[in-house]
Amino acid sequence: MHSISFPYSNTLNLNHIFSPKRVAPTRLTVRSVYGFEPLTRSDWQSSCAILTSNVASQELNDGAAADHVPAVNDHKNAFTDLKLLPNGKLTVGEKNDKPFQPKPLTISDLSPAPMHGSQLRVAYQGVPGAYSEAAAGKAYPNCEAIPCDQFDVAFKAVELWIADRAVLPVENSLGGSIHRNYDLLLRHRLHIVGEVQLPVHHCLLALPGIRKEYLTRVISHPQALSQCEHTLTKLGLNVAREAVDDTAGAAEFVANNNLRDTAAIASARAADLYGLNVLADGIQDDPNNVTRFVMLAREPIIPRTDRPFKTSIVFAHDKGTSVLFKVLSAFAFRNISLTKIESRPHRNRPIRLVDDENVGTAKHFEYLFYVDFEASMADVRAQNALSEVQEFTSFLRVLGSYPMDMTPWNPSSSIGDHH
Ligand SMILES: O=C(O)C(=O)C[C@]1(C(=O)O)C=C[C@@H](O)C=C1
Repeated sequence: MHSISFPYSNTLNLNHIFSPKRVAPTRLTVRSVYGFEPLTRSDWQSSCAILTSNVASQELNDGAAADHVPAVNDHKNAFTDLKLLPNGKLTVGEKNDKPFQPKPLTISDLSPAPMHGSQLRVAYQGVPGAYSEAAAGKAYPNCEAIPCDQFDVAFKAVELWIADRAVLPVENSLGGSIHRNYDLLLRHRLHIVGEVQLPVHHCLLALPGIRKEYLTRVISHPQALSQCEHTLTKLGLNVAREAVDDTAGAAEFVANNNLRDTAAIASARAADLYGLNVLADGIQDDPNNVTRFVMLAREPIIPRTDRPFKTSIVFAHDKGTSVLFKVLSAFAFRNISLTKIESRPHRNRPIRLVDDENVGTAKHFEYLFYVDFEASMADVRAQNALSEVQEFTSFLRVLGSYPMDMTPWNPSSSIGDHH
């Protein structure tokens, strides 16, 4: 499967964020956004908000790990080059423009619950009609959704105050984890402040007058292709399947290029927006197809105990035996349920070599583990569990403690639904 690239007209992209007008573009420097020094035990007794901001400031000052993870630290330059239009769209300023000033925090920045959604600027990846746009609308009703061409542009848009929040997919019930966003959560300093689950109802879209028999190709986001894999085969569409950046972008591409041999998998809203016909409706392999998105902000929220909360952490384990078992038992012994565990390659230390004189050198792969558990950081059980986890880990970071999405399950309420 290969990727088709095509220009987005109204989406934020890296060129918008980092001035393309410089004659010799300065390359961004590499800087660590996370350290490997665990905090002291007493720090873990305080709230998630305090914890996470401690970590952030420690990381900011931690030059020692500077070559660990590439991230943007050229914010000052970016600020002076940016100009924000009133509609929230980004444009590139001239050198002598007034420098872009970050806004001071307001109370709504600290309380990112949906009721504060009015005209919040929310970055998402894709173009209008993408499921991520719908997720942004579900998370923050009445928000101004800002399309971005890549996930890391959405992260940067929030970091640079171009957007107030980002809403990004992390996992799908059929396709599994969206690994890129797990990796980006570590490279950036944003906090998870909420989650939203969106039933995803896919349609097969083509130009008006086109029938299934004419098709030689189906294009969509790789997750959408994998969510519809079996249904496409059942429909007799054993044609080329090609990945593009997002579902609605695929629909726009078919429409803009008048492609008579190509269909897109996208939402019914994308069909309306880009003037395509729905050839088949509900083509996801499971009717209960759902994608989980996280809401990201510059500041964490204050964790509470008066409603169900989830906490997301990431850790790297130290040497020793049964470390993962010990870490996970810290939650089990306190009756804290884990809802998700994900491992990703530890890019800064991908391999551990263990020499054995007689046999040779064993190579172990090193991992970062992402765990979600059902407790608030305001809950003493979670604080104690993390104190214990810290003893077995070389690195631990709380990505966020946030209200669980408790909306009643109703798959047919998806924005992708054609009816
Ligand atoms: O392409 C889109 O419409 C998206 O919003 C992205 C995305 C994803 O990354 O998983 C979101 C929901 C669906 O699972 C399919 C694609």
